[in-house]
Amino acid sequence: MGRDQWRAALRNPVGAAAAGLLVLLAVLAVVAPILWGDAAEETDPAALSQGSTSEHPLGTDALGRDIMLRVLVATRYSLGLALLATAICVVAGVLLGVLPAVLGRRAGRLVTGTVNLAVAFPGLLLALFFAVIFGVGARGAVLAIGLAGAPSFARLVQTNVAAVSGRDFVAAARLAGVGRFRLVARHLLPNIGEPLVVNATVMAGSALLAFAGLSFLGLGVQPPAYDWGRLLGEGLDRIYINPAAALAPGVAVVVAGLAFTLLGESIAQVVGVRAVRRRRPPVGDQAAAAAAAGSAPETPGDTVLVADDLRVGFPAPRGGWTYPVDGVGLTVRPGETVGIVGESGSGKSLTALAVAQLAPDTADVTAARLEVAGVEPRGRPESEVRELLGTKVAMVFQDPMTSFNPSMRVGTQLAEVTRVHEGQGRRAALARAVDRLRTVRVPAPERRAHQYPHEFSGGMRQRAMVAMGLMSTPELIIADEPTTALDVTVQRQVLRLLKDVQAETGAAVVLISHDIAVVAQLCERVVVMYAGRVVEELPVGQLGAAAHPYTRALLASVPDLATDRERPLATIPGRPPDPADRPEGCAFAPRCAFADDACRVRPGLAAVAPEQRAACWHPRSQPLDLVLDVLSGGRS
Ligand SMILES: Nc1ncnc2c1ncn2[C@@H]1O[C@H](COP(=O)(O)OP(=O)(O)OP(=O)(O)O)[C@@H](O)[C@H]1O
Repeated sequence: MGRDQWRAALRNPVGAAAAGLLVLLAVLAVVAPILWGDAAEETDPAALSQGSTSEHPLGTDALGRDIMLRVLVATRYSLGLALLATAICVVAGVLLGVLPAVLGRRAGRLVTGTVNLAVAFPGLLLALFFAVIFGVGARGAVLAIGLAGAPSFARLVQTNVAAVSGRDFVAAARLAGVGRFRLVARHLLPNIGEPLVVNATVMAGSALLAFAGLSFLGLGVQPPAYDWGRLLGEGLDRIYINPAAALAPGVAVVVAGLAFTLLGESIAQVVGVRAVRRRRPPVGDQAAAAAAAGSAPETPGDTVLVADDLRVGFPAPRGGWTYPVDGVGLTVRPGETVGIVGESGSGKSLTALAVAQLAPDTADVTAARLEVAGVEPRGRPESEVRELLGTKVAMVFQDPMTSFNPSMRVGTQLAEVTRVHEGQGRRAALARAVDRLRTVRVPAPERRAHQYPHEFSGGMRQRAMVAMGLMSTPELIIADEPTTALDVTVQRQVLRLLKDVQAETGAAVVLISHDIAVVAQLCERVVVMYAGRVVEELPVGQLGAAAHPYTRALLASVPDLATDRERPLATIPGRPPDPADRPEGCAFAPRCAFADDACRVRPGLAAVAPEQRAACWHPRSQPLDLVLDVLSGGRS
């Protein structure tokens, strides 16, 4: 939590009152045993079991000891034990919570299942079970309460880790080859700290109450030691004679418990605002259909990427599998810039993630052939793939805000790549980070390297993302919608930068975009995807001779200076099919003006012109009336 958030939590009247109370209790916990420890132990045979008097405002117990002093002195023991139990709960919960992220898939599921089972078990019964196992007394009670709370804390950690794991900066760190333990310590835990702090605070309040309960039942603190729960139990025996003897420790438990809980709630309110802003969405059966349609062409040996019949499937909610990427073939030669275009949901990002070995854990990725930067990743352990691909493939994600770890300085994040892969020292790695920031024309790179991602503008963050890719010497840069979140001017700058970087390093670039005009600005070749398949591929210069009706419709929907402003923009009627509900044959047929019975059979990619292939039974041959100015707008 940042200082501003603490301040905001304390500005809230409830938060301020709770914090004030906790400070008071902390002071009492320190000074009360010193000032009144001995006096609270003094027995007075002349004043046994007295009610309220001027000398003993809350009366005395059966041995004539002053109840008020005992309640004050018990603050230290009561709070100390509750905080100790909370610490045990948090440590055990965090360990159990991050284990699934560190262990393999099966062991991880076992841990998750065990935690879920323990969460379903009533907490009080679990505490009593542990109390019996660890024995009656303060130590047993601390362990019992701490361990009984651990499963729900672990569940919270697991949920938050799962949410953060899906974010781009974790994918970027994984791509950079960051090991599992480092990933957890540097990238996952710091980003789930806020809900953990909130819940630990609330947990402290609950632990205090649980402790009072166990001591009250005689399972907690044993005489001669005493805490509020024990005093409450003793006072309750004489509640009709001296109600204050039971009320005072009871009020102390409630007030302290409330103070912890309300402070936790106030922090949650402040933190919640950010949590909502940061949230991002996720999603998908069908069996293997024809394969040949998307296969990569016979490739010359000199390639940086070859994917043949690449499929990415997810278990479908109604059983079976859905394949959002269904037999894609893709070949990229060294130094080439290839654009992948298609409407949202056509499987562009999943194709890129599968190629970079970053597909979600739940995905089933298969291919007849897959080679990335000379590495055949299939059948190798993940750590080996990371090691091999870490420096050869760079990924520039769509949203530069989520692609950076918000709790790490930009320079440190960039430096991590070379520290992990080349074992460089901190200084040398940071110096390279500054150098790469300069390369991507981030102004004042020395100062900027020490800033956090939120201190960068959107365009600058995207440049820094490109710089991260350049920390090593990548052979392939995959840029997934790198300019979508940017305004047109900055968009152009980033595209130009990618082009410059490509010219300098000779890396091949795969640019993913839903905007065919953006692709035309940067790329030499365009691959058009529709409903998880490649429907056409052609050189940018031949876009005017696009053969597939879908490619032509995409081109027609690009506005240009000659577009009549009085008329609505051209759109493609209908919607792309759901991957789970893809029609037999040509998936575009329901939206195509040229569809006929032939289209009930799935067309394979076939050559329609030199270097141009289209998956269509009725390829168009008439040249398009394109204002290629727009398409070549940025190419100069
Ligand atoms: N983790 C997942 N589980 C199930 N289905 C998924 C998952 N990720 C993506 N999909 C599905 O895969 C399909 C293709 O998604 P993908 O993100 O590759 O599309 P895209 O073409 O990149 O679209 P956009 O331009 O909107 O990012 C979508 O229908 C999506 O619902």
